[in-house]
Amino acid sequence: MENNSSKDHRLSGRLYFLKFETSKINECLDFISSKQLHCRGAQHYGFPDSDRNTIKATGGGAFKFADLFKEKLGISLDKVEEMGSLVSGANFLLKSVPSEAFTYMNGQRNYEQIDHDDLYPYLLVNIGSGVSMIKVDGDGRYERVSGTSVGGGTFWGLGKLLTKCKSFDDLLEMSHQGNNRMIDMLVGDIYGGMDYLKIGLSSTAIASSFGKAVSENKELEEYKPEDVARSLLRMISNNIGQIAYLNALRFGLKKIFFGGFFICGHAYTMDTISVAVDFWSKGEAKAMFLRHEGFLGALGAFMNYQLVEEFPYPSHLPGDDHKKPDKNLNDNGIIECHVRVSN
Ligand SMILES: Nc1ncnc2c1ncn2[C@@H]1O[C@H](COP(=O)(O)OP(=O)(O)OP(=O)(O)O)[C@@H](O)[C@H]1O
Ligand SMILES: CC(C)(CO)[C@@H](O)C(=O)NCCC(=O)O
Repeated sequence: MENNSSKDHRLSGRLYFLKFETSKINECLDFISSKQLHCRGAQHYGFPDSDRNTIKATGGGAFKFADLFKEKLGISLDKVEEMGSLVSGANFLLKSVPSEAFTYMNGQRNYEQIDHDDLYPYLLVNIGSGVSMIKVDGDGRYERVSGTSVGGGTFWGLGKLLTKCKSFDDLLEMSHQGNNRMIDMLVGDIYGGMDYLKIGLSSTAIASSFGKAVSENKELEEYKPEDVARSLLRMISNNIGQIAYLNALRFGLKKIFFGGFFICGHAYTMDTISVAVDFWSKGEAKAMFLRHEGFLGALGAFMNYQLVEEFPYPSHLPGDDHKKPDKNLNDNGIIECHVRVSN
């Protein structure tokens, strides 16, 4: 965080977010080292000596890479619990960052005005490698109510094996070009082109993901990788949307916020999740997405410093038309921020 603060540890500046794949951890360490990021912050603001060589970190990486950080950069990772960090990060974004949450339907983002008095309870669905579903009742009040191992890692892992793609972005791009009907079995394939309206299924609904591969007697190479990628993305997004909705129903939650890097602003992923929630809830619940979806844990760990106040910009800006993000925010993940830190 850049600083233009006075002595009482009032920090103003920008939060910048960067991501590195786990396999590129050394690139991450080199980056921190080249920018001397580990030498800023606590050192300058009169923090106790014990805090000077410590940074907050969360998730599995805070455990897995603790020794590496110590060895390469000489800093200790102060581990902040993962679910609590996700919740603090989400609460911060929802309460303090204007135009953070949006619904996605028919290719369009509609930014939501979040009413602070009516935020809780909500379901937070974090789609990383695996998926955690957390019922949030307030600041620091939450329970992880469900999860599924069929998540972003499943999409990336199966996609890599089935399409031989080299990067996650290639896989996503492929899914964008593909047609899932080439490999998914639709209701119409089973019912001779007819809808099955008595149970609410149109002929174009997926009856069985990847089901066509059973009867077609084709080898994997005979399917277009784009179509495989599309079916895979739809299968996983649909499944997560459905489990999320069932958990929302279980606890009577009307709002479901989706975060985690799996989404990474990808239109088709958000569309599929939105349609799944809409379909299963018969329009009762809505899927909402977050502009800083992949950084909830990091933000929450940052909040774990003794921040006594945070107020990026007023949430209710006059003239905000709820369709566009606020002009003070740009889409590369920077948040303008003022915080007061106590030590
Ligand atoms: N450029 C990318 N490279 C690799 N994966 C990406 C990329 N962009 C998005 N993803 C998706 O993000 C997922 C990882 O998300 P994230 O970093 O939020 O989770 P994680 O912290 O590794 O997992 P967990 O929350 O289960 O601990 C990958 O499995 C993949 O589906
Ligand atoms: C194990 C974690 C919490 C690590 O972030 C995540 O990958 C996850 O929620 N996986 C799903 C595990 C399950 O609930 O089946």
